[in-house]
Amino acid sequence: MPTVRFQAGDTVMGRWPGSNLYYEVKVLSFDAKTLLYTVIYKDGTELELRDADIKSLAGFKQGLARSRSRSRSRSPARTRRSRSRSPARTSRRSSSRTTEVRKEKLKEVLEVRLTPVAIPLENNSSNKHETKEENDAANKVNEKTEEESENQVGGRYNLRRRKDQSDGRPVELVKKMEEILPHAIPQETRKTTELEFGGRIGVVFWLLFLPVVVLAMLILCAQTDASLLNFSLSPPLLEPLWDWQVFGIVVLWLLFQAVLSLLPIGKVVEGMPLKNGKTLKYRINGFSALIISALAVGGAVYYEVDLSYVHAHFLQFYTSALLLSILLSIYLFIRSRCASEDERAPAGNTGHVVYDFFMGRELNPRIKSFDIKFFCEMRPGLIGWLVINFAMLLAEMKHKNLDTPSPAMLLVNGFQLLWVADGLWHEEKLLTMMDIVHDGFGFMLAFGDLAWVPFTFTCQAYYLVSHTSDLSVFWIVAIIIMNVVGYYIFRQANSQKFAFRRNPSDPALSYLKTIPTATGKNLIVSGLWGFVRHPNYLGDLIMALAWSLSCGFSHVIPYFYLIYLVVLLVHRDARDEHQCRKKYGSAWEEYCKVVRYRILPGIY
Ligand SMILES: NC(=O)C1=CN([C@@H]2O[C@H](COP(=O)(O)OP(=O)(O)OC[C@H]3O[C@@H](n4cnc5c(N)ncnc54)[C@H](OP(=O)(O)O)[C@@H]3O)[C@@H](O)[C@H]2O)C=CC1
Ligand SMILES: CC(C)=CCC[C@@H](C)[C@H]1CC=C2C3=C(CC[C@@]21C)[C@@]1(C)CC[C@H](O)C(C)(C)[C@@H]1CC3
Repeated sequence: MPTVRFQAGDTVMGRWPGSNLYYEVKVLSFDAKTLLYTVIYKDGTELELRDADIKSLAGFKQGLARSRSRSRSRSPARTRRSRSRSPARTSRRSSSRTTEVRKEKLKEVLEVRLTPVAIPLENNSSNKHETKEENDAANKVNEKTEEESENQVGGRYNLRRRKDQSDGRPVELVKKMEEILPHAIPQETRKTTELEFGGRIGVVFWLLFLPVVVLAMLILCAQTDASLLNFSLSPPLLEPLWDWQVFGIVVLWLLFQAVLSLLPIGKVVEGMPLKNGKTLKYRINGFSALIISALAVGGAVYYEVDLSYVHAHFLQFYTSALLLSILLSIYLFIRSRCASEDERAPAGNTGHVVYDFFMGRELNPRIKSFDIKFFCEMRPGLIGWLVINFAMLLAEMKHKNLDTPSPAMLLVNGFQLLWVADGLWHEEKLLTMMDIVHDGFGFMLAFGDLAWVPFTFTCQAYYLVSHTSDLSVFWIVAIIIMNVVGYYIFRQANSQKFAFRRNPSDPALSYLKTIPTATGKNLIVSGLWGFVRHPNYLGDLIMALAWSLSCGFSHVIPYFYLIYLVVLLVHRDARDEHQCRKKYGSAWEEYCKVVRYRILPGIY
């Protein structure tokens, strides 16, 4: 006769299937045949658990206290050893696992992420968890149960439907799963209801407004008096909007970059798991493409190709890029009709043609191994931006009869070269960003990558060709310091988060304080991520300010990029906060309480 340790109505701690996380649950019944307890979580999810996966509240507290005291006396070397043993803690990318193993892993991740909205572990609910020791203690609790969890195989747990539902699925669970891993839910259960960018009317506005804004900005920038009051569409400016030769150059540039991206140099890495559990492979050779492009441009200058041609035909370059981005978007929209459910982006499949055209229906459109979105995001526009900057530098010298470029032009070129080179050096990290993982590839990104980036991000260099910015040595030094500080914050924050997400137990990151979340992931609450909730955005904005300040205060045009970035990052932050609140629930609230400001300390 089995011992029944718990009675119906008892509140106990139940382990969440597939994880080492324990939540407060209520015992509903015990089945003497299967030896399973039916328990209910706070959000109403019912599960059947083994006796070994249930602890009494008192026993759990004692175990926690014991593991805390053990963790204090444990040597760091031992901690490191035991941490690295856990398969869940090894880097996903660094390991060379087979697809089967990866699928298993994904299944496991899904299970862990299906965590209900529950009061997290006791050590998680108090403010004390902000200390490293507490955090370590939580790790020890998890370590203690690792062997047990290794013994758990499928069939031990049984997800049962709630009695009041007829579709056979626990509603809360499906809802939660949708929020955490939207790709994991079959399409018919998930309809995109939240329209972004002002919905169907909004995207019509953006479709027309964005191309016109760039055109207006370029026209304004070319005028000697670039003040808004002086804006005029005089014939000489609008006359040459199209040039076939320029169009040919833009097409050649795209082909050149495409060839570089296909060169068998650089490592091949796997992207994030897709809806179907598979991963796509990406060749990472962006930095090499930058070097080869620089050599090609250097060679062209050496053979006396006049790069100031780019400045003289800047409007035509823009219209060519605009046309190509429109053609690309149409191609993407048409081909997405053949894309399977698995290959579609949630946000761009609403059924509204214009909205879906703008947002993008297909997630990772590919021609064989050539990933069009990844290519467009990182290559032609970004590297093109640097080439345009350099062409503007030469144009400035030519137009102003200078032997050397102005200090302002040098600063702008240098700063932006650093930013782009940094992005290409860390190209692999883009694979985890929402643009690649979540957003479809439609007009917004196609236009953004091919037209917006190269023709608005270059506004400072373009402006400086026909305007002067006299900078004192003091200003130059101050601006350089500002850019260095911004870059440090931007890089540190991004690298720290990336490294932490890849391997949370990395000893090099053990100084970080974290908040555990119900999904099994932790949130960093110290260092830069404890300063504001988006330190990487802050760093980016400080750099953007340094770039604008290099052009003085005479006109608003050099501040165009800064204004864009503020709008984009504030919107992106709101989008991200919304997602994180849904994903992490009370842990995110906790994080927001500890780290009060989003981007600008004391202000926002
Ligand atoms: N110049 C430009 O045009 C643009 C530049 N950028 C730059 O790109 C970079 C990346 O930006 P973006 O992808 O938007 O956002 P982030 O790199 O900031 O990623 C946000 C995600 O980070 C995770 N996260 C948030 N807080 C924490 C925390 N405390 N601890 C651990 N993880 C946390 C969450 O994901 P999870 O928990 O699921 O891992 C969250 O969804 C930024 O530097 C930005 O400035 C971005 C857009 C445009
Ligand atoms: C108005 C409009 C059409 C906006 C489109 C926005 C896109 C241009 C940007 C959205 C996020 C971007 C990022 C980069 C380039 C611009 C876009 C695509 C980025 C790849 C540049 C290189 C950086 O190092 C980065 C990787 C941080 C960055 C990521 C976001």
